[in-house]
Amino acid sequence: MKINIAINGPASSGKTTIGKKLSEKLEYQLIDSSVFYRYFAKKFYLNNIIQINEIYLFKDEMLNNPFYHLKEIEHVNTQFYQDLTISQRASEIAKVQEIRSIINEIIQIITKKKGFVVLGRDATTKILPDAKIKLVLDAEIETRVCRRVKQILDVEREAKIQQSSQLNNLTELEIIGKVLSDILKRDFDAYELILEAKKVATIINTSNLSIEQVLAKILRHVYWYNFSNDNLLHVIIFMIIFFILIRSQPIKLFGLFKIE
Ligand SMILES: Nc1ncnc2c1ncn2[C@@H]1O[C@H](COP(=O)(O)OP(=O)(O)O)[C@@H](O)[C@H]1O
Ligand SMILES: Nc1ccn([C@H]2C[C@H](O)[C@@H](COP(=O)(O)OP(=O)(O)O)O2)c(=O)n1
Repeated sequence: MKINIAINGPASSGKTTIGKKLSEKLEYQLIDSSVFYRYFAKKFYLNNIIQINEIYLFKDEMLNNPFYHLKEIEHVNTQFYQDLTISQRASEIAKVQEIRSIINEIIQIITKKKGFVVLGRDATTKILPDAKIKLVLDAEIETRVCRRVKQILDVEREAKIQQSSQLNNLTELEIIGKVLSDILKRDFDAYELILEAKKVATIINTSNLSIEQVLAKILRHVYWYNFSNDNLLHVIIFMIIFFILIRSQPIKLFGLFKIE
């Protein structure tokens, strides 16, 4: 039986990486709520004004054809992932409660059918408080900074080969400084949401775990949930029959003990 899985966590704790692998393994659909914020920042933030009416129209359209729009949103995000202006606008948009509610409602409606992995700062608390599995991925700030720096340097190495480098004159130390201040700012913005999430979800500290180990841990949660859920009825029926039998006639079990 398919369920929904909600994953929170601070920046660079591994949500996107683990979310992708988990959804592929379980053949679930992945929804990352942050892509909505960036998409809205790209499409509905014109001349420094958030086009709220357009957002409502988009919501109706999206609910008519959710999977088409999810693909479009992901496509736009892949194009503008590195765009700093879009990121800044996304974090402004994320402060508007009305927009947060719209995004949460869209995701809640789409995920009613189950079989989704949902990522985001309020995935376990506001978006899917009833998800059968709720997780917070966490890691110390040093670990998260190292991961993000490594990620940027890997992308940069690739870009240099294609001569499209964006960080031409930055030293490694400057990159570390930028990443650290970005992560501190994100931690500050998400502080309350992550704190709330930690109260309702299972926390997995990924600092000393590889990506494969984190994935294996989560899969154990999912298999155990499915096992206990699928077999609970069988165990109850077995116990009832067992007690009826031992009450109605004396039986000897494997010669180990006798009940009369
Ligand atoms: N457990 C882990 N061990 C090592 N590196 C990791 C781990 N989890 C994620 N990463 C790496 O950290 C970086 C940031 O992960 P990402 O999934 O983008 O985080 P988030 O979505 O939470 O911001 C990526 O380069 C990813 O490969
Ligand atoms: N559930 C969510 C998801 C994203 N956001 C905001 C936070 C960021 O400004 C943008 C972009 O998300 P991004 O994945 O880059 O942010 P974090 O990894 O959560 O720091 O969206 C949010 O406020 N709530």
